[in-house]
Amino acid sequence: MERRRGGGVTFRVAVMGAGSWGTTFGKLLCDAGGEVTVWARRPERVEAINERHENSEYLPGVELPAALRATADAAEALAGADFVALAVPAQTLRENLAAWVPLLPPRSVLVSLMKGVELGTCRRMSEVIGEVADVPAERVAVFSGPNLAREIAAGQPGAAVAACADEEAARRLQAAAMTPYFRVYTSTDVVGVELGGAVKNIVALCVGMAVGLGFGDSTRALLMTRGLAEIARLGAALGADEHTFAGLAGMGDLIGTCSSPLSRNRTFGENLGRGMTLDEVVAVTKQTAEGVKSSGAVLELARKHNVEMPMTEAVVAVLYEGVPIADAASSLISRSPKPERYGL
Ligand SMILES: NC(=O)C1=CN([C@@H]2O[C@H](COP(=O)(O)OP(=O)(O)OC[C@H]3O[C@@H](n4cnc5c(N)ncnc54)[C@H](O)[C@@H]3O)[C@@H](O)[C@H]2O)C=CC1
Ligand SMILES: O=C(CO)COP(=O)(O)O
Repeated sequence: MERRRGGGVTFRVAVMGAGSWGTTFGKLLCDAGGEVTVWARRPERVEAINERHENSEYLPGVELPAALRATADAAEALAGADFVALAVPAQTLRENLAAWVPLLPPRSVLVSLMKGVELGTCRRMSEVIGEVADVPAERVAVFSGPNLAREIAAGQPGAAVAACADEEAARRLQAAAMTPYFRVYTSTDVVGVELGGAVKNIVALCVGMAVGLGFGDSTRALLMTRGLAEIARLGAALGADEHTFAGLAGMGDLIGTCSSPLSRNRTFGENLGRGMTLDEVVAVTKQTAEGVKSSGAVLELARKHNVEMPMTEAVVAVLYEGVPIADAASSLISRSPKPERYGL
C-alpha cells in the first residue's frame, strides 16, 4: 500500500483475466479508489479497454473507468500489486498461475474470484492457489457473492463476502472493494464461501433444465432449497461453518444465479431442457459455465466424503452419461421418503 499525497492510502490491484467478471471486479476496485491493471490474454482486449474504455466482447455497452488499465504482459500487471485477483476459468488456473508465480509480489494477497472445483484433484481454487504459489493460507482470499457481472458493472447495488483465514487480510480486501454501490462483508470461513459459489452453479444447471422443460416457480423453489441442503451437507463434511450457507455466498448466490437469465449456468441448463444436445449447447455458450466441468469434481469430492448429492449426481448423469433429463427428473422426485433434515 502507498500513501497518497494528502494522506489517504491507495492500493494496487492486478486482475488476471479480462472476461466478464475479471473486468467487472477491476472496475469495482477502480471505483473504490484502487490502482487497477487487468491482464488480458488477447491484445485486442487490451486495446479495447485502454483506448475505448469498453470490453466489447464480455461487457458490451458498459463504460469502464479511464483509470482502469489493461496489459497483455503479466509482469507489468503484477508489479507492486497488493492484491492479485485470479479470474480465469477454474480448470485453467493451475497452468496459468504456475507461469505467474515468479512474478508475484512477496506480500501480495491472492484473491480467488473463481467458482469451480478442479477436475482430477477435487481441489477448491484456494487450495490450488496455496499449492501452486506455495503461499500460506493467510495470503489466500476468496471473494464471492450474488454478483452477476453485467449488473455489478452497471453499478447496481450489490454485495459480496471477502473470506480469508487471516481476518486482517479479509478486512483489507473488504476496504479495497467497498464503493457507494457495493458492500463487502468479511468471513474467515474460506471453505464455506468457496463451496457456496462452486456448487450453486450445479444447482443452477438443474434449475435451468427444469425451466427449459417448462416447469414453474414451485419446481424452481424445490430445486433451490434442496440444492442448498446439498451444498450444506458437503460443506459440513469439509469443515465449513453452516451459517455461511445462509449468507450472501450461500443462499444469496444460489438465489441470484438460479433466478437470473443472465446466469451462464442456468442458461446452459435451460438450453439442454429445451432439447438441445450437449454439443449444441457447448457451441452456443460463449462464456464460462463453471458447473459443467466442476460437477464431476464436486461429485467425486462428495463420494470421497460419503456425502449424498442427488442433484449433482443427476446433473452429471445428464451431462456425461447420456441420461435423458426427464428420467433424471423422475429419479430425483421418486427418491425414498425422508425427514427434511435427513443427513444435515
Ligand atoms: N460472470 C460473472 O457474473 C461471475 C463469474 N464468476 C467467476 O469468475 C470466473 C471467471 O469467469 P468469467 O470472467 O465470468 O468468465 P468469462 O467466460 O466471461 O471470461 C473468461 C476469461 O478467461 C479467459 N480465458 C479462457 N481460457 C483461458 C486460458 N486457458 N488461460 C487464460 N485465460 C483464459 C478468457 O479469454 C476470458 O478473458 C469463473 O470462475 C466464474 O465462475 C464469479 C462471479 C460472477
Ligand atoms: O456467479 C455468478 C453470479 O454470482 C455468475 O453465474 P454464472 O457463472 O452462472 O453466470
